[in-house]
Amino acid sequence: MPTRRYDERDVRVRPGKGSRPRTKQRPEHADAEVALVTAVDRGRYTVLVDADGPDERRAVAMKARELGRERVVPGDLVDVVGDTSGDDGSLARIVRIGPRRTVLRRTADDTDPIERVIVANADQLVVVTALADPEPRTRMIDRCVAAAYDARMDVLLALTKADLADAGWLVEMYAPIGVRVVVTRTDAGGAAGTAGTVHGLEAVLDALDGRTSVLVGHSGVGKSTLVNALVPDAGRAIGRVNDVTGRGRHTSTSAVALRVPGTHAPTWVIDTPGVRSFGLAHVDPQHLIGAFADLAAVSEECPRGCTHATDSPDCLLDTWVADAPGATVHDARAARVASFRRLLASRLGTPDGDPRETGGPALP
Ligand SMILES: Nc1nc2c(ncn2[C@@H]2O[C@H](COP(=O)(O)OP(=O)(O)OP(=O)(O)O)[C@@H](O)[C@H]2O)c(=O)[nH]1
Ligand SMILES: [Zn+2]
Repeated sequence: MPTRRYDERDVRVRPGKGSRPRTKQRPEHADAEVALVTAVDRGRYTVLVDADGPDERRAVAMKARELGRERVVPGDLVDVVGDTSGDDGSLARIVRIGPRRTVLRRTADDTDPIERVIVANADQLVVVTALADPEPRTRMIDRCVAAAYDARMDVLLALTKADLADAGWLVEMYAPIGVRVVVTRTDAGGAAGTAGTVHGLEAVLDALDGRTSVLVGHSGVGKSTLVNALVPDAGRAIGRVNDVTGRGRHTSTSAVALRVPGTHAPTWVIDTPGVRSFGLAHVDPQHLIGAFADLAAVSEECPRGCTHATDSPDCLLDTWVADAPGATVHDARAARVASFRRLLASRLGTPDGDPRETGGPALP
């Protein structure tokens, strides 16, 4: 994993809404309970009150008027009041959004000025990619890595369908930038989406254990197969949400948090059916290099305004590679700089990729 350097932008992001001056409502809500938001659908929030605690219960909540237009997203820890029993027909009220450790944002495309928070408090972005059928798209993976690193999240590359093609070249491509890779395959001829037939699941569980991970992936890559294997009752958990909202699974495009059983510490995956790629308009190239501690240190003495891109004059990243002691270090440094510049290019819109991947569908 790259050692991340935190800068003033993290400071702005991390305290989230909790850093605002407390309002006068606070004493009124002294009895509030903390709940984890697991799903959001048309103004109704599914929350888990006392999540992972002895009194855990699922409840439905609405946003209190005092929160105004502030978005509440899956992964948020919120304060709820009112009827938090979770009984049929009960409705709680969300009165506060807790401080957010991380914020995964997305813009609809690279020119979209509106950025939306899609998930809060996740530690890791899991990019699910098939090794074949459909072919891997490294540009899409790069965009996900850029979005995750900007959010100060780790990246796990989950390569599926290893029965169809080799994973080696992708492991080589992503290892230099601190991306952990796991490889899975189902039994040839196994029934589609059948839980328990996924090989390599232990490594996936190990990488998820104790963390909150957001899963993204294009249609057909085997994401549902993976989620169903990790969370055997995923369908039921999602069904519960829809009983409440009356909305069918196929039309649901918002993220859903699911608890993963069989791990050592509380483990969550947040599935994002509607998010297949990331617009990166909100990603600041100078912030992106902060995810690469070694490169960030080298670049501190770069000429003013240096973008550190491939063609930047006198960029010290080039000097660092050229001055490497010996061929092995040289190659390692060159690979790392090249990988960073690839991510940077995905942000700067360097036209070397598939235009269909610049954005993805608009969020609801
Ligand atoms: N050969 C092979 N096929 C797989 C593997 N994993 C999943 N599949 C198949 O790939 C197809 C797509 O899998 P899904 O899990 O539905 O993919 P998804 O990413 O959820 O796709 P959407 O449902 O369209 O979002 C199904 O026919 C699966 O049976 C694998 O490891 N090897
Ligand atoms: Zn530079």
